Amino acid sequence: MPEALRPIAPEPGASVVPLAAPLVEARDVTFAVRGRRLVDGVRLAVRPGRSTVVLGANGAGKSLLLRLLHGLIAPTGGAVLWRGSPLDRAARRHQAMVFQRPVMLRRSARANVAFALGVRGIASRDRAARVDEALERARLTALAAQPARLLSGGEQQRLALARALVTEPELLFLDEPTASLDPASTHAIEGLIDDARAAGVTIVMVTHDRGQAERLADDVVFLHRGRVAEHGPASRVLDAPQSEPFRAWLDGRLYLDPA
Ligand SMILES: Nc1ncnc2c1ncn2[C@@H]1O[C@H](COP(=O)(O)OP(=O)(O)OP(=O)(O)O)[C@@H](O)[C@H]1O
Repeated sequence: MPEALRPIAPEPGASVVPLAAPLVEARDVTFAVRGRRLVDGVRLAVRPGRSTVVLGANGAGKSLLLRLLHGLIAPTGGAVLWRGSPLDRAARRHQAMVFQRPVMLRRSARANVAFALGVRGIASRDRAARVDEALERARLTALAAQPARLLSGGEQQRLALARALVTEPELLFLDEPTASLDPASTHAIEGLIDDARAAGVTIVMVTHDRGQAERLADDVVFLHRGRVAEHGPASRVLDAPQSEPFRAWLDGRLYLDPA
């Protein structure tokens, strides 16, 4: 068995409470460009039903990590596993991703959602009811016939979530889904994320918003220069940060690495 796929042995003295097997796992994942390690030896296990929020300064590698975990880019070192096996195209069908700036097709809101089901091979006769339900949940029924690109930023982001959730993913990646939205739109998006969590969808989300992490996270990961500086239950990690970069980030202070 290749080293990267070997199960991680528990550390001596570690808790032996059985945990659910990870849904997605980063095994020493590195992404280097021209010798620069933008993501550097990340070890991370995301367990089913948990909501993990990834925090970190600009350029820390958060978006890259999400793209690596979702298989949009391939690691230059280490491996990403899905249910213990290398992530492949079939596994990615159980996942969905929503970006900060959603890309809408030049079609109606309804057709954008239906398209996601078409890509998954769902027959057209089986799409309508699922599309209606997804639009209803996102409170977009009244806008279903509108060209998606004419919707407001907040409406487009709700549509992007509807388009992701209609495929019934087990794991949903969210890359700063509320970054450019006002409080009302942010509240609506968080409501949809919360509903997905309640329905058992595993969430991995990047945000810059501490309040959002407090509201939505079971677990928090803090990335610093491509490395995991902290990882643990949100309540513990946010209340008692152990690393200086994370303390500085939480306090809104500038952190400069010692030379
Ligand atoms: N394909 C690439 N080739 C080279 N450098 C890249 C590539 N993608 C990202 N980077 C660089 O890697 C670093 C991490 O990028 P990333 O987008 O993951 O940061 P981030 O933590 O999401 O930042 P932000 O909070 O500003 O969105 C940045 O310095 C970025 O310029």
